[in-house]
Formats: sequence, structure tokens, C-alpha cells
Amino acid sequence: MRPHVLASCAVSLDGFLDDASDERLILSGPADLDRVDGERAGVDAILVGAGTVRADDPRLLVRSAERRDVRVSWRRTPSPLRVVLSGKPLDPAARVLTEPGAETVVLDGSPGEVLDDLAGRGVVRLMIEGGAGVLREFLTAGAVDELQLVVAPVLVGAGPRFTGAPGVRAALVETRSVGDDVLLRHRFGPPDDRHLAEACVLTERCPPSESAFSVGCLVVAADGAVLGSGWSRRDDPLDHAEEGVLRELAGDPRLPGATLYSSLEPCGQRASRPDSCATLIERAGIGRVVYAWREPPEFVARPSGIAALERAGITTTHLPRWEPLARRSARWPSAM
Ligand SMILES: NC(=O)C1=CN([C@@H]2O[C@H](COP(=O)(O)OP(=O)(O)OC[C@H]3O[C@@H](n4cnc5c(N)ncnc54)[C@H](OP(=O)(O)O)[C@@H]3O)[C@@H](O)[C@H]2O)C=CC1
Ligand SMILES: Nc1c(N[C@@H]2O[C@H](COP(=O)(O)O)[C@@H](O)[C@H]2O)[nH]c(=O)[nH]c1=O
Repeated sequence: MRPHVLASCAVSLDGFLDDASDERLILSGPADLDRVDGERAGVDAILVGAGTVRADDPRLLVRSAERRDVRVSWRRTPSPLRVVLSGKPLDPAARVLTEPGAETVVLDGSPGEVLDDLAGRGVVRLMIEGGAGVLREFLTAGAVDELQLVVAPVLVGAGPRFTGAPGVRAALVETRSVGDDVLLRHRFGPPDDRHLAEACVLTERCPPSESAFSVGCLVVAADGAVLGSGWSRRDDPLDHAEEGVLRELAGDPRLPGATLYSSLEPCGQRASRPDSCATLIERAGIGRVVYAWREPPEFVARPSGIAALERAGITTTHLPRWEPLARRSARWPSAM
């Protein structure tokens, strides 16, 4: 299964990724560089093109020691795999090849071939950090799931521009100020894939547990508006992802007819609470559930959530394309 692809870059107010000088230009302010470091810490591989290696000589490592330690506690390498796309030999002194801290692979191929190669190396979440050519190539190939575009409050006038394929529409997921910069987060693809991938990425926010899965979920109204999102143990150590968000949305008139997206099949039975998530979903009037991963018989001998939902007349849709993303952070390593 191809990795989930996050493309990340910073642009000036006039749409440039760099200026025309040979000096390296960092557009992001300190708060955004720290945010990007957090995104790096959450992926399995970071990819750039040879042009970025030649222009910026990046190290592509997780800078924060604390974030590296968290990765190690998840039994991951301290920094993600570094991937450089290049058709020509790279300067052997390039820091991405010489600086210790992560492995580096150099690949040459179409976006589809590169993604298949990385999937074979166990990469489930890939971050593309540039540059102009590689971002355009992957956006044009329809190979980007999420774009994080940061706009820095500066005019540059000339240099490489951020460009993509003509006429492709994205769906806005979030806008946020990060220091003096503005983050625009968009997703590409059909609505079910966009919402389910977003739910799967929410698993990363769950407080760890040795005895329960980490699950993310999203509730989306019939008109496409995202009503709420949740993740396991968000408000209470016993909470399932669905419980938190449905409690928050109780009484919302848009719930009947809404769709719930969950990284994992909702539970059909509960030991620690009176009602299963399937019952709560039915009671809320939700008409459809889309999920990525069928619950394995690990914590419950015979998972029964999908059967319970279908008995209640709720349509269920399984999108196994997102199963690796749903599973990636679903179990604390010592619980495996
Ligand atoms: N503001 C920001 O967030 C960022 C800005 N930048 C800026 O972007 C600029 C660099 O962009 P650009 O010059 O377009 O270079 P890129 O980093 O996009 O690299 C392009 C090169 O990558 C190689 N390449 C691309 N696709 C493939 C492929 N499918 N298979 C094999 N090799 C491939 C080719 O290298 P080869 O020649 O070896 O064949 C190509 O010339 C710099 O100015 C940099 O500062 C970069 C990252 C982030
Ligand atoms: N200039 C720029 C970015 N540039 C990206 O960061 C890489 C350098 O990372 P490091 O090796 O850690 O110094 C660089 O090569 C490019 O991929 N990123 C951003 O979020 N904002 C920015 O303004």
C-alpha cells in the first residue's frame, strides 16, 4: 500500500519558495520551524529533490532531542529515513549523505515508482519537503494526500515558485497562525479518503495505553461540514475516540444523516462502559460509518461492531487503503 504523503513548504506572500540569490533563504519563522520539526518527528521518511540538496545542503534530521526520544520509545529510528530523488550523482560531501542521525537512500523514478519503493521499505507516512520541481511533480501526479503550505510575511520578488497542476481543487482542512506565519492545511482526493486519512492521522494524538487501541475519528455532516473530531483517551482515560466526539456533539441537529469516519471498526461491546460505540452511533442517528481497519481479535475475542451497525440499518464502508495508516500508531509497542 502506498504511503500517506504530506507535502510541506513555506512560501513568501508573493508565492516564492526561495529568492534568486545563492544564499539559503529560510522563510518560516522560529515557531513554524519548530512545528515542521514536529511533523518530521511524526513520519517514517522525509523526501527532497537533488535541487534542494544542491541549494540548501539540508541535514533533514529531527532537531528536538525530546521528539527523537519519543520516536525511540515507539521503537522507531531517532529521525526518519532521508530520501533524495536524483538522476545524477550527488556531491559526496552533501550533509544528507555525511551527517549521522538517519539513513539516506537516493532514488530515481516516477512518483508512483518512488512511493512503491518506499512502501516496500516500510514507509507508511512520507513527508515531502521540496523543492519546487519535486512538489510540482508529486502534485501533478496526484500523489499528495495533504499539503501544509506556510505563508511567511515577506515579499521576495524573484526565485523558484510554488506551482502544481492546473485546475486541481483541494479541500481546506485548517488555517492557523504560527508565530508571524500562516499555516494552510489542505487535503486532496475524494471526500471519503480525505476524511478517513485525517481520522487515521489523529491516532498520533492519543495518550499511550498498554491495554487499548489508539483510534481517531471525525464526524462529517451531510453537506460536508466537519462537525467534530476525537481520539482515544482525549478527555478521559477510558474514552474511545467516538465517545468523546459524540458526547461533545450531543443534540446537534446535523447528526442524523452525518457520516462517522473511524480509523478502527467501532466497538460492538464494552466492559468498562454501559454502551458500545456502535450503540452510541445508532443513538446519535448517524447514517453511515467509514472505517480503515477491521478490529483484530486482540482485546476482544469476537469483534462485533460492524455487524451491530449493520443490524441497526447503518451503512458501513471499509477503505483498506488506509489500514497501514490506521495501524501505524494504534498500539503502544510494549502492547504488541
Ligand atoms: N520554502 C521551502 O519550504 C522550500 C524551498 N526549497 C527551495 O526550492 C529550490 C529547489 O527546488 P528545485 O531546484 O526545483 O529542486 P528540487 O529539490 O525539486 O529537485 C529537483 C531535482 O530532483 C531530481 N528529481 C526530481 N524528480 C525526480 C525523480 N522522479 N527521479 C529522480 N530524480 C528526480 C532531479 O535531480 P537531478 O538533477 O539529480 O536529476 C531534479 O533536477 C531551492 O531554492 C530551495 O531553497 C526547497 C525546499 C523547501
Ligand atoms: N526554507 C524552508 C524550508 N526548507 C526545507 O528545510 C530543509 C532544511 O532543513 P534542515 O536540514 O533541518 O536545516 C530544506 O532543505 C528544505 O527542504 N522548510 C520550511 O518549513 N520553511 C522554510 O522556510
